[in-house]
Amino acid sequence: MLKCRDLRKIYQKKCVVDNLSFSVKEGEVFALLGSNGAGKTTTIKMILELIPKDGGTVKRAHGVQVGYSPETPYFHPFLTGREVLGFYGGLQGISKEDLRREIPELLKRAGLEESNTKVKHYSKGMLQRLALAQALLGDPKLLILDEPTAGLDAMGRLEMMHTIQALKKEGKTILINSHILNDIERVCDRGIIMKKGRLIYEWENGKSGKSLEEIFVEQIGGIE
Ligand SMILES: Nc1ncnc2c1ncn2[C@@H]1O[C@H](COP(=O)(O)OP(=O)(O)OP(=O)(O)O)[C@@H](O)[C@H]1O
Repeated sequence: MLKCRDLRKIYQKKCVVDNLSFSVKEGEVFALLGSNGAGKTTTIKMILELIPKDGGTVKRAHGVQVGYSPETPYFHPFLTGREVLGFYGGLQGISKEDLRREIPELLKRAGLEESNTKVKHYSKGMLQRLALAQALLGDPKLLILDEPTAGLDAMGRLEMMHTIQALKKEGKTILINSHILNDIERVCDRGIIMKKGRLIYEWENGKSGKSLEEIFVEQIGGIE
């Protein structure tokens, strides 16, 4: 579904993503792991072509659309969730007719269907759920979720994890970047641990007898 080969990014002469290669198979939930500054968000931005690469290739399966939920979602504060989805759907070129069908479904899935509240009054949980709904516009096969549980309380995180599990069951392929190893272990099939831009460990859920946290600490050498 997604193949990254020898990805490289240099910022101010510093190599922040260094010859990074990994593949995500169809139907998988795949994790990008690593300490702060390891290069995860930069990798995601290169996959999405939001920033230029300094080397390497990104290949997506033919015709596959991508939905993206950013690390810190920002929407126009004076719009309601419904209006935000209408705006982004329009930017994507989705027809008005399709949006009339899609938006209520997405709002329902995000638990925001009753809400005429403007985004400026949204809680963090509501914002993250709206960001996911936005990523699902147009029913993309591949989802890239950058820290989808950032700032959420325990219930919010649980709900987000259930949603991700449901999306996997529906056949979505999901690339997820998160620091919350328990969450990752709950929903992800495989992943990679990055350190200083490099791949240092390929993780497969349940393969070794160790928890992801144990593996992470072993590999990273404690939280940096
Ligand atoms: N626009 C930029 N200009 C210069 N340096 C940058 C830029 N964006 C990121 N970096 C640097 O690149 C490195 C990797 O950053 P990145 O945001 O990809 O890490 P991350 O693994 O996503 O971290 P976090 O978990 O904290 O979000 C860091 O050292 C960061 O300071």
